[in-house]
Amino acid sequence: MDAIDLLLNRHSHGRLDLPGPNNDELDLILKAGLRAPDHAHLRPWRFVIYQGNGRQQLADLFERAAINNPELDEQAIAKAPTLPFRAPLVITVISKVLPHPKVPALEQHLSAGCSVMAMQQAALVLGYGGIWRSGVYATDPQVRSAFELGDSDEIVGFLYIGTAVGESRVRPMPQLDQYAEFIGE
Ligand SMILES: Cc1cc2nc3c(=O)[nH]c(=O)nc-3n(C[C@H](O)[C@H](O)[C@H](O)COP(=O)(O)O)c2cc1C
Repeated sequence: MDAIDLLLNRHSHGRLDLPGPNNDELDLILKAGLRAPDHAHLRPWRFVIYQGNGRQQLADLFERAAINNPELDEQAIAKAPTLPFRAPLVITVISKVLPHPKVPALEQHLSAGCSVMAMQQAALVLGYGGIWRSGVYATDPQVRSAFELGDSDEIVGFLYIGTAVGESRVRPMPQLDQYAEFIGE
């Protein structure tokens, strides 16, 4: 796939199934994540990879979090442990913020966010689909505590990857002049 084609046609797949990436492909995907731009080389990234039966750990964590969340009803509690099984591979991407005089936490979260998109794009090139999700569990105190997050750390997302089911849909390109201002020639 041509690089510009990839950038202009990046898209997500919500419905994902087996097979997921093999070990060599997963290695490439994760290395693409490690190419995220990173101010002062802090490497503020942490990837926690759940695949196969490992997804049960994330399912159990989501379920415990749901049970302890007074805002969630029975339906949400029942759904919680099914979420990680929506794809053969789920990468939890965390921004692990390091104190730095020139690199505020925001920049470190952005760097981790870039790694998510890089990994999604690598998955696309390898023939897989992916979707970046957050949801209530990304900010849930119990989930944060299970990942031993510090006060400034964030779960920037859960990247689901697998074989796309159904047709892929690339959203229409937004109108450029609504988002871009051109100064000078
Ligand atoms: C930080 C972040 C969190 C997101 N969380 C969710 C989510 O929890 N559920 C969801 O369906 N889409 C979520 N999305 C949006 C999808 O990843 C996707 O971008 C969107 O469905 C548009 O589709 P497209 O990527 O094909 O343009 C999130 C996107 C970002 C950047």
